[in-house]
Amino acid sequence: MVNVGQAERIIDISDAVIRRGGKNLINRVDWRVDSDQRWVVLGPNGAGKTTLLNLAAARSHPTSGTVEILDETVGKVDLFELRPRIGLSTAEVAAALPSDETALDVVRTAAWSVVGRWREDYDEYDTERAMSLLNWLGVGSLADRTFGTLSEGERKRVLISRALMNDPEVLLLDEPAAGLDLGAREGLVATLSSLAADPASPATVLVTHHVEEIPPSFTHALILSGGDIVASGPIAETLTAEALSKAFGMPLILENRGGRYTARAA
Ligand SMILES: Nc1ncnc2c1ncn2[C@@H]1O[C@H](COP(=O)(O)OP(=O)(O)OP(=O)(O)O)[C@@H](O)[C@H]1O
Repeated sequence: MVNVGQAERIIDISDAVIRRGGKNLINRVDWRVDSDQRWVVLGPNGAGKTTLLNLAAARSHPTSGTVEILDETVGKVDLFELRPRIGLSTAEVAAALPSDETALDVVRTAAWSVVGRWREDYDEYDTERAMSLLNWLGVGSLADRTFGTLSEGERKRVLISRALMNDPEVLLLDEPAAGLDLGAREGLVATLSSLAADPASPATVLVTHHVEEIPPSFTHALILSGGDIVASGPIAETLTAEALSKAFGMPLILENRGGRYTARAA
């Protein structure tokens, strides 16, 4: 890791609780993400990963505690000004996209922070940027295809292109490899790894259930279970068999070969 002393604070969550239906979905969470960090958030179903990501994306407010994103305090800032600075790819974003919109428009509409094209005028810069992102993610040839006709893996790459369209200061990806076959997953892990390794890339948070999906250049891990943080910090010290076993409630063996992790029952 470089420039630790100069790192800029991107996400600063203090003592945050989100309470719904009498249950704490996340419980007194402290989490800080700096500009040069790439985090993986791991945990079993229902651990609170998506709830935490939505909090970091300024899509929800904490019941108690404070959330600062890009030096703005959620609750005190105009969220419509803050959200375009955050690149977000989630199942919720995907579900809100019109299936008859082209892949190119799915990406371009992010420039206006809108879903669905409606008489916006795109300048050439928007079109060129959207095309170069689609090409970089390996789906440039699908630019004119409608979103609804794309395969799951193709859609995931278009969504990441969309999340990057505004040159965001933080990139939040919720299960980007879910539903992908082995080849598509490996391709996406390689793409995310080179994105994460580029010092010009934004701070990145990737939510997953599977350690196999962690790109090798990721620097930090946060492990959640039942809304509580089990472990959080630099990945080499944090992502251990012990922490993972605790989070998933079963003894696990964790291996790391060449920066790629695998896990199985002990
Ligand atoms: N509005 C709500 N009211 C009550 N419970 C909720 C609400 N939203 C989410 N939950 C619950 O909060 C818990 C955490 O949900 P969340 O989606 O954050 O988990 P997750 O770690 O992303 O899970 P998964 O891996 O299954 O996607 C779950 O038990 C879920 O049922």
